[in-house]
Amino acid sequence: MLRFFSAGESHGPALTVLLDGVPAGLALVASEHIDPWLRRRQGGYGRGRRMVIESDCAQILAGVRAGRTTGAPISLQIENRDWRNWSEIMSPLPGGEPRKRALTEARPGHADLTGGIKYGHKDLRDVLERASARETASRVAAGAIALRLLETVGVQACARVVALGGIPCDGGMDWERLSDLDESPLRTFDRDAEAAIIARIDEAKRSGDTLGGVVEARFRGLPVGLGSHTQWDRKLDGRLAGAVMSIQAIKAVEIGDGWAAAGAPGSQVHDPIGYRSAAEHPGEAGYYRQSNRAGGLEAGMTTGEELVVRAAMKPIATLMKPLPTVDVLTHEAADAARERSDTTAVPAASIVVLAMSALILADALMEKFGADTVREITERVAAHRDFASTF
Ligand SMILES: Cc1cc2nc3c(=O)[nH]c(=O)nc-3n(C[C@H](O)[C@H](O)[C@H](O)COP(=O)(O)O)c2cc1C
Ligand SMILES: C=C(O[C@@H]1CC(C(=O)O)=C[C@@H](OP(=O)(O)O)[C@H]1O)C(=O)O
Repeated sequence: MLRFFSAGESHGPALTVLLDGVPAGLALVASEHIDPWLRRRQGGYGRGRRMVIESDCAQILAGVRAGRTTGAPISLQIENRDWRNWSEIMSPLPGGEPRKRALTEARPGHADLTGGIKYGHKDLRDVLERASARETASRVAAGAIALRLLETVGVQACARVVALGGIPCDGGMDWERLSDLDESPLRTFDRDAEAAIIARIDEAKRSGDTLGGVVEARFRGLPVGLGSHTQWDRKLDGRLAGAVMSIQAIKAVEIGDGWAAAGAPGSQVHDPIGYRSAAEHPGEAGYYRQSNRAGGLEAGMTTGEELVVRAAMKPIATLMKPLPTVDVLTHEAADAARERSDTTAVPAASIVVLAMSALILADALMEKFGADTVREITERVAAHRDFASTF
């Protein structure tokens, strides 16, 4: 079982990540396999000035020696460079009253008010510091290790934006052009839509507003039968949806045709099944779906087709033209607090959705093929691919 935990405040000294259950023998070098994903998460047009301060990289503190995992828990640390500007405000030592940078005008759409009532904090900073999506750097670091494990059994992954600020930018999937996504300021294949979206982001920023969008995580090469139909909590669609919905500002998750399938007849939704014989299709033998409207999952199990997870991100909660709220000290009407903030973070969210999906998939991989070493897992996956293709 793959287990992931993290700790760390947005403006504290660092984020701490624990990932338990990674098999031994996985080649893992932080600068090669983790940091590029952290860089991608920092990118995207419309992010705020915090991303100029940070330059995220993971320091491996445990679980890896000489470039390979040992099978022991992996511990990582990601420094918050901004902490230098906050060390007094974020100090764990007693004192510091009256508090500097206390936040009492709860922002609608953020964790401030509900978290304040729940945990009894009148300085809502005690809530927002952990609610902040700074935490998603931890998810991406852990997810990068999951991606590395998936990659060793022949799984490829892609994270992209398919709509932003109400403007579609799907542009079609193209596995041959993955590197183009890193070149695009919006992580989209649809370069034609970019100018209109950038203009919309600029306009939102000018008017003190924010934007959301739709992102997609996609995996190809997954073995058939990860997850299980036999118990509700083993179904992979549910596990993926839960993990993706847990990401800050994600408000809906869709597998395959999802919402559109609800309005179409069954004949136009379900994917006809075909079979390629080894004689006619050497190297490609086995069952396949003639379309993939199910997005790679049936009954909570991978079908072997591409897994397609889409997620809707709401607009950023902190508005520079603030919404009405109430000050929790005075109960008087107030403008919501204005914190340094992103105008949009949809491209970054695509990386987080990919990371969370990868963690769930790697867990499901371990469940089916679980072993102490990567060598055993790759052997078992290869044997299962043979079995599935001749079944
Ligand atoms: C990558 C990323 C960056 C974000 N940046 C901000 C931000 O700068 N300002 C903000 O108010 N919310 C931001 N959010 C969203 C809030 O963290 C989120 O809305 C808040 O924690 C409340 O959770 P909820 O929206 O899931 O209800 C960001 C989310 C993500 C995924
Ligand atoms: C720090 C990150 O995102 C932050 C997420 C966030 C929020 O409220 O969620 C608010 C902003 O924090 P700050 O006020 O420090 O600029 C974002 O920058 C990050 O993604 O690494």
